[in-house]
Amino acid sequence: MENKTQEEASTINVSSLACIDLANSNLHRSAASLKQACLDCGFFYVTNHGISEELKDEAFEQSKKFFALPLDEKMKVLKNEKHQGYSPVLSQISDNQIHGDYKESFFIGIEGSNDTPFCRANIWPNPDVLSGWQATMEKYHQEALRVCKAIARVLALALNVDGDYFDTPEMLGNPLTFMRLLHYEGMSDPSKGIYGCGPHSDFGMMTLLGTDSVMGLQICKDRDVKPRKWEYILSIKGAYIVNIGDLLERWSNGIFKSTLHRVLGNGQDRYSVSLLAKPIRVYLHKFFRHVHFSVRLL
Ligand SMILES: O=C(O)CCC(=O)C(=O)O
Ligand SMILES: [Fe+2]
Repeated sequence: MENKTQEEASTINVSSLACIDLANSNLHRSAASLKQACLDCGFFYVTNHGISEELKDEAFEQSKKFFALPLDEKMKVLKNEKHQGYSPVLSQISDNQIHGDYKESFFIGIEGSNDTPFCRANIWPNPDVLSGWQATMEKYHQEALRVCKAIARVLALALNVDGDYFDTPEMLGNPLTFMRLLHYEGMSDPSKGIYGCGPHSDFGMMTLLGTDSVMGLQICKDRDVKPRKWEYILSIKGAYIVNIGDLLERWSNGIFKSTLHRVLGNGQDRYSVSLLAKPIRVYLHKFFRHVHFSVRLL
């Protein structure tokens, strides 16, 4: 649990992040900005990603419709042992937290056979209750993954490896993905350990995050400085927020940052949709052989 300091109570700090334009033809300039963002905090915006506002709005509308259903209807799609499906408020708790998160979520994984770790048929709400829901989410998932792969091409250049390095089936060609619809509610109080989402870093390679305009997401650039200094990340219309996960931090020998972040509820409902992408297995040695040396020279 963290102590609320005077500073935290009275100041709203907003982080200014780099913005990577995915339509920029000067890939090397984009790679240089991305590299700087990854060295600094591992959070950045992407624009010109090709996901239409209509599709994003549709995914958010469908997500709101799901969370607005009566609890007994949502409990019909309660998460399975692979965590696909619905998780109610307070059911998720990060390390070192006393209370669960004041959020409910719906997790859509990658479709696959039951014997593949993490992969099995997804759970979907009843189409008679929410028509078109599955089709919207599948379309959004596909588009969000396409954007992650486009970012990975710039990331490869930032790491001094071939641009298509992450395209192979063992990297992001045939990835594991974790798409989560999130709904936050209530008022957080960090001094009491009450959060929309407790402090954590993401475990994957990268996370593509779409949020509504309600403030809530904060990052802490240096987890070792006490008291911790938190900065809000604002949502920008037309842009997605992207953050680097623990896997990439490990791969880069700690040089690229997987930064601690959390969500504070301010009493308003807040919705977001995230897609975390990672290779199915971790090819640490293979990666190190190519990348370790060039990253150390940064
Ligand atoms: O909803 C947000 O703004 C952040 C969500 C998040 O950090 C996560 O899903 O890992
Ligand atoms: Fe996260």
